[in-house]
Amino acid sequence: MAQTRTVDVVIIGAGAVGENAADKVVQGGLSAVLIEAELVGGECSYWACMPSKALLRPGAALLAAQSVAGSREAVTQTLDADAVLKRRDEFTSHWQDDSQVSWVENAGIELIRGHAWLTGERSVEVAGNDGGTHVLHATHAVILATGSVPTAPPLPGLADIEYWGTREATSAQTVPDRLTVFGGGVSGTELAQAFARLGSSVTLVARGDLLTMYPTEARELVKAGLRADGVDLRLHTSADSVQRNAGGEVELVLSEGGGTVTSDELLVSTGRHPALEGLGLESIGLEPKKLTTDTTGRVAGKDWLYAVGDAAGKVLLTHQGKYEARATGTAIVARAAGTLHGDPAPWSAGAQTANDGAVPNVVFTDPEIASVGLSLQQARDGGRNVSEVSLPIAVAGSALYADDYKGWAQLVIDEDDKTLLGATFVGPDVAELLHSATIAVVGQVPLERLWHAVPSYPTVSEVWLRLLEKYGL
Ligand SMILES: Cc1cc2nc3c(=O)[nH]c(=O)nc-3n(C[C@H](O)[C@H](O)[C@H](O)COP(=O)(O)OP(=O)(O)OC[C@H]3O[C@@H](n4cnc5c(N)ncnc54)[C@H](O)[C@@H]3O)c2cc1C
Ligand SMILES: NC(=O)c1ccc[n+]([C@@H]2O[C@H](COP(=O)([O-])OP(=O)(O)OC[C@H]3O[C@@H](n4cnc5c(N)ncnc54)[C@H](O)[C@@H]3O)[C@@H](O)[C@H]2O)c1
Repeated sequence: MAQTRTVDVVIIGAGAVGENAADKVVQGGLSAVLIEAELVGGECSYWACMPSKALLRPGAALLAAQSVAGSREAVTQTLDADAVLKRRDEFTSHWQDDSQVSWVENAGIELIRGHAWLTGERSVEVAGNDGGTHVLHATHAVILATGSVPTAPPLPGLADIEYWGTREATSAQTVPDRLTVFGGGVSGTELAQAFARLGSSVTLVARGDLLTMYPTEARELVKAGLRADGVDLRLHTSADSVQRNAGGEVELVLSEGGGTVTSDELLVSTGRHPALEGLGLESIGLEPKKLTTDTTGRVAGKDWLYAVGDAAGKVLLTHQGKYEARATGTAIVARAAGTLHGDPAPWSAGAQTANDGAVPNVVFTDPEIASVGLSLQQARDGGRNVSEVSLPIAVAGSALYADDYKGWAQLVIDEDDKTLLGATFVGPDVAELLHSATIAVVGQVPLERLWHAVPSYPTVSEVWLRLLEKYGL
């Protein structure tokens, strides 16, 4: 058995979130050991955000050029799939993590490559990738930043065949002629469009509507975008079984006599759950199920254990996980210094306050959906006295942007204090509008003051003015 080494903070998982947590505690003067079983940088860098956006961006750029008379005539070719895949490979650094390892080392963080698990209170064991064993004792904290894993649907036949998860789709080296996507959430919708634009004939099967968490108007615009790309949308459709036939084709048998969808590849994108299995949580009396964490990420009943990012299961988004990591790191440093007792004040640096009602998110389809804060339904369910104002995006900036610009925007307003609770924008490139709304929501800016935030002419941001006018300002 290796000798026990004592460090201030042990972080299990070196995805974007674990890296940020480690950086924050080291900046605060504590020592940190970061443990990673696969690639430093995690899912987002190699199999999720970066490669999926790299697959989507060329198609959006092409459509942008095709949507303006003058440049439209200059577009004489379709997407060059090989060039798109090559560019995607650059964004994933060819699945090599040297640059991220350099960053970790330069940040003063010790990295151990291997698989880690808890063996008791504050104790972590690591089976090193080099065959060695490490036993660590954490003086101040252990942070679980182990990410999430795909949730397989209970589809008869699935376990017996080879199929794509999002990892295989985002790292694909060829474009299948026919692709079936099973699951109508964010991953399925984005990747269906990416592969359709790369030349696949795509069928998307979803048990409900697409992207059910967004307003109907937003969903309809995205569905129209996918259909324009030739995606065959089979919505409100379940499947009874799946198999690969003698020729290797995937046959997905739809329920209620819906027929069989035959394709070359099947992408299953039916959600993810926190990666907590095999982490030794049982050794400290916890189940490897969703953990309950407070505003600093601290696990209920354990004053030394924290979970952040996908592992915490609050919000499965990179930017929000990194925000959690910054808050958690700040709280750990303050607790170690004896300057924080109990919970930090809301909106102070050690609190994850924005998780409650101020989370921004973008669906990178074409058109995009960019949304922050509470939806109308969430606000009502929370007992808030709310109203909404919405309209198609039709301003000078949008008309200039594309000849047939189609977009939609909505504000959700707290009627008691006349502030913004949420906003949704749909349209080409609206992601870049989102931060203005995030600032308004986080800042709880009164609408009367927002009225004085004058949008530049002629930009798509002018939709803010139209929304406030429609509201009655
Ligand atoms: C297809 C797809 C596209 C996405 N696109 C976006 C997007 O555009 N924007 C966005 O904000 N989010 C996006 N997401 C979500 C985003 O990828 C995740 O929220 C993010 O990766 C979570 O980061 P994390 O550090 O918590 O976990 P991860 O990135 O999963 O990192 C966890 C790390 O821990 C390691 N690990 C796990 N267990 C152990 C162990 N026992 N010992 C040692 N190491 C361990 C893993 O190897 C992994 O590297 C996307 C997700 C998918 C699937
Ligand atoms: N642009 C982005 O920020 C981005 C992109 C992709 C993924 N993500 C994140 O990654 C996470 C995972 O994405 P995802 O698309 O896999 O999950 P998701 O939760 O967004 O969607 C899962 C979909 O699968 C369906 N589903 C679940 N179980 C099913 C079953 N048994 N049979 C049929 N359908 C079933 C659900 O109804 C849902 O439509 C998301 O929570 C999201 O936060 C973010």
